[in-house]
Amino acid sequence: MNLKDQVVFITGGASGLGRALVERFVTEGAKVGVLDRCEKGIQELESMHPGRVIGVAGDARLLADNKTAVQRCVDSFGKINTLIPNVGIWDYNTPLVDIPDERIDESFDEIFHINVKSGLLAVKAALPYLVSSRGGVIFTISNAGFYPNGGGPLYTASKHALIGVVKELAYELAPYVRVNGVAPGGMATDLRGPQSLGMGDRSISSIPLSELLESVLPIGRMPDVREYTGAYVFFANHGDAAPATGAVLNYDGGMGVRGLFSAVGGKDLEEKLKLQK
Ligand SMILES: NC(=O)c1ccc[n+]([C@@H]2O[C@H](COP(=O)([O-])OP(=O)(O)OC[C@H]3O[C@@H](n4cnc5c(N)ncnc54)[C@H](O)[C@@H]3O)[C@@H](O)[C@H]2O)c1
Repeated sequence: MNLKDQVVFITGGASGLGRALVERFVTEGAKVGVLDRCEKGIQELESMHPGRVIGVAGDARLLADNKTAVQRCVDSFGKINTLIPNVGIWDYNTPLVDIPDERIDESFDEIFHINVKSGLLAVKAALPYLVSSRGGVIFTISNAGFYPNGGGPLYTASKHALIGVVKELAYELAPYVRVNGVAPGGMATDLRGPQSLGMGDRSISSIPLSELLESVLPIGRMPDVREYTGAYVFFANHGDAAPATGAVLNYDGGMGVRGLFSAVGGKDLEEKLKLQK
């Protein structure tokens, strides 16, 4: 229980990574506020963790909804130590050439609104409380914040933009608030696509992601969503992570260290070291 007496506020906490983060922070002893557009998910979380999780069903794209949810969290738990802007949608790797002319404005705006602007709005809403608590912000980024082909140009640009947001806010909010990011890789969640490209009901769970990642990741498998949560606990722990601000942790199974000819360089290590039984 590293985070006893801490309060964490998470956007997109009703599903996928956000939901795993809610569960993990509760296990770590924290109290958790959530903003998510899924009312059913919010109700489930509140009834599973009475007095430990409270939420507001609302749209992370609106400053007013961010403010309402932040206020509910502070009214219930008295403060916010860590903010995690986590909502996001994916573009299903749609290349520029395949985005119809009449959809490009709308799809760019939709992805940037949800993936980038909502993060700024969450910080704006929580800022007085974060400064008061000398707290921190942890953005959910993606391998697409560093490398191509984890999305199309809209998603990749939005996640690169978030890295800029981390750096700028780490500067602007210093010395009171630390601002960092975690860049997870692929995981089996319910990640949706843009409505403007007709992908609002498409879920990443419809893709055989686990099989696809097995051969391309140096760690040799797709991590379970819960395995990503430890990085957030690290950054939220103001004792252990006190020097960290403006940092983004690559937490993607090793995408940046894949070899040219095979993803994994050490397959025969046990044999060479005579470690096999
Ligand atoms: N799934 C992956 O492979 C993967 C990989 C790298 C990064 N990510 C990032 O992880 C984050 C979480 O995504 P996930 O994979 O857990 O997806 P998810 O769809 O399972 O969870 C996202 C949550 O955000 C909520 N949400 C979306 N738009 C919202 C809005 N406008 N207002 C309020 N709530 C909204 C959804 O209701 C949902 O509960 C995203 O930022 C995503 O880009 C995902």
